[in-house]
Amino acid sequence: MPLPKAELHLHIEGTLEPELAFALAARNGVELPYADTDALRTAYEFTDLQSFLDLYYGLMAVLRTEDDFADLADAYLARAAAQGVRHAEIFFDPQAHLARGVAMETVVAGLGRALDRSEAVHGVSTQLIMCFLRDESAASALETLETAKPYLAPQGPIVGVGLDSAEVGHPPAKFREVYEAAAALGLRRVAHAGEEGPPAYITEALDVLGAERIDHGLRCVEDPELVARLVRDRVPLTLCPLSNVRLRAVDVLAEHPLPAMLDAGLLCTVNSDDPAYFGGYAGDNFDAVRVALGLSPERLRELARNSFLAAFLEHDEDRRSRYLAEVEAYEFP
Ligand code: HPA
Ligand SMILES: [Zn+2]
Repeated sequence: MPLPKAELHLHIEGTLEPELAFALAARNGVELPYADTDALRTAYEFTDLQSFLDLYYGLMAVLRTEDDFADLADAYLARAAAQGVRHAEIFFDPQAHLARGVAMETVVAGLGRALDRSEAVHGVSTQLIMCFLRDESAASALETLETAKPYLAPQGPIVGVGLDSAEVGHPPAKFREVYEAAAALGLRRVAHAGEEGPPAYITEALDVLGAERIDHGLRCVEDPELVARLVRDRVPLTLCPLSNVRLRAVDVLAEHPLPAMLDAGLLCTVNSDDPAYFGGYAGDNFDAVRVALGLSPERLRELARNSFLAAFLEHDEDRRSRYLAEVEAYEFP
């Protein structure tokens, strides 16, 4: 039995496995510029975030109908459950679909269908977080929030907003207004920061956007004052170790700063980001850091505990307590 954990940094579009991409392409009459799944996999030679994003946005062309989004989410939830994920807070990129003529209703209804039955079918509780593309305009983000209004919690599945895509040159402050509007609507706030961008972007995400968790946040280690603040305020970081290797944020996994970050007292979590592209789901990321960094069972338990402490479960503290009890009771093989 795998260690129970929450997944807090997962882009649903990044769970599109080559086999499903080809199946959906056939179903929708979409031509892919790859001969087969092997040819597609060999294209996964990323040199940085942008080279990944180019392929990732291109492959989304196969996602067209409500069924496509339901099948995508269902496949992810099955894989996540098999790796011990008990709770998932799932990102999606509405602008990437709206720009292709796919309606918000199609995306959210499809994802929502899979999420609604996830607990019964997979034993995984879920929430949805809508990310704004930071290389698009602030006006576009505001328009997207407006379009999403019928789908926001409590009547809909969207509980929060996030910020993703090309980081450098798009500092968080660009999105001050839309984050203020999101807060006024009662939405939770997270933001990618400090993946490729400088530590100052992390500070700005906290100060200007009111981010409650930082996605990645890896480069905080370059700023001791920022680390002290993140420790003091218990700001969760959603780290994605296999992603960091594939996008060259770190050279090799054995040099990942995760152990030092835990030693410093940071509230680190381990997540998969875009598992179909980066070589593994949540449990694979845990296994990879255990092997490469020699993490002890108690360190792994700390990471699992952190994932539930950092989850947006304030509306259901009984559930959080049950999950935390599962972590404490877990017996490592
Ligand atoms: O790791 C990421 N960083 C920024 N944007 C993204 N969109 C999907 N994955 C990522
Ligand atoms: Zn991400």
